[in-house]
Amino acid sequence: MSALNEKINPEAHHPASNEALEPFNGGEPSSAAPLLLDIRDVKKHYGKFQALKGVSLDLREGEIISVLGPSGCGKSTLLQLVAGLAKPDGGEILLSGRRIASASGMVPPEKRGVNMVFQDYALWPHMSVFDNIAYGLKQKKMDRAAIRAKVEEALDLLRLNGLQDRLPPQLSGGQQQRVAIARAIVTEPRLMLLDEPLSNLDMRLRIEMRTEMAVLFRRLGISVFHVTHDPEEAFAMADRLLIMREGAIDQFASPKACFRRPASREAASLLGAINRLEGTFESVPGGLALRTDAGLVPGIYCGSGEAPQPGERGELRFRPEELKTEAELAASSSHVHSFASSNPTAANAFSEAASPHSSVPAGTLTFRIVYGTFEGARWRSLAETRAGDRAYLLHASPVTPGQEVTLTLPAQAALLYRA
Ligand SMILES: Nc1ncnc2c1ncn2[C@@H]1O[C@H](COP(=O)(O)OP(=O)(O)OP(=O)(O)O)[C@@H](O)[C@H]1O
Repeated sequence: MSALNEKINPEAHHPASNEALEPFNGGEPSSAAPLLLDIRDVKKHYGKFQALKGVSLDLREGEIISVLGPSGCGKSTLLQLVAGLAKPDGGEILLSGRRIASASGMVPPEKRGVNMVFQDYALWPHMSVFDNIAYGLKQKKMDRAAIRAKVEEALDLLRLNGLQDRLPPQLSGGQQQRVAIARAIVTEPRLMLLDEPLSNLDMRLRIEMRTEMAVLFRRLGISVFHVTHDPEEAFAMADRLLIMREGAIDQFASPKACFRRPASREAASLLGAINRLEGTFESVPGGLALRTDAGLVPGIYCGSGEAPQPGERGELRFRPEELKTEAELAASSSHVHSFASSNPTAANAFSEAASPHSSVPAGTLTFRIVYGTFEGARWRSLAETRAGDRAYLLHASPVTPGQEVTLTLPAQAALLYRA
């Protein structure tokens, strides 16, 4: 049995086959797994511009870390430093304890045991699917029979059987993406780097492929460092999320922790809390609230440092999906919002988050509808407060412009920050 096959045979390593699909220690990093990648205070300048301002993180064997952040925050730069495509000008990068990059030296990319899947797949257009996948094995001077066996196994694993003689331009985007993954896993790298691997696919394929990749990597026990700008892709894949902003780490924690308590206003907005209302902090029984134009909203302080004092200016961030009518609240005893119910990570995050805050009452917010659109299963509106601050809302029933709506926001979904 080959190494790849041995890894995916659940009975070989796992008493129950579905254990092989379990996330890395249920979404929390396991300090028991050996350290694979150790990035220490890494800095990178392009001319005078500092793209990375001292980034430190660790990745353990078998772990999937997704790097998430807005365009230009330094995600690809970080990946390129790990791949060996660029050199840091400060700090160091260690792989399995061996220094592979620092300002004073670099191990060349092909000697790192790291493979990368690029956004545009970077397949050789003149080579067949078989030869594309076999390329890395030929470089390793493996004998022909062993190469054939390994490539056939990878074709099987990635559901590419029958396509081995085609050239990449004769494949769909999804098939090309699978060839790129097959080519990357066939040499059994110590670490797999993925740079926006799904961004060229349409929405349906993206949803399918992110789940397929997560299942495949976990079954094979492959360690993955994955860059994306799509939070849903990161949630679907990651054991831990690394949220970056302006060349630095904003938050590094499990997807649940990041979703539940984004560490900054920017992280909140990146993770779907697109609505923003300013106000003044007040104390309420059991916690802290923000007095906004739309109403008094008890919530959770998610920023850094001590909780703000009453009278300080603050900002509320919330997801449109989390607002409920009285009737919806009554119908849902757990008060878990609709986005969470369609997203297991979010559902777990909120059911866990609900208990410590259940004594804090939900806030009530009043808006006037400006414009409403039908979205199939629900209606979305642009609405404003009396003072004209705008927010996006979701509704189970139709709304009309000019209509006043009063909605409640559970305290655990009201994310509070200093202004
Ligand atoms: N070769 C380069 N020369 C000069 N500036 C660069 C170079 N490569 C990247 N940058 C700048 O460094 C910053 C970080 O770039 P990087 O590509 O790492 O961002 P990113 O988070 O991956 O963005 P995106 O999601 O748009 O790909 C950006 O401001 C970018 O313009």
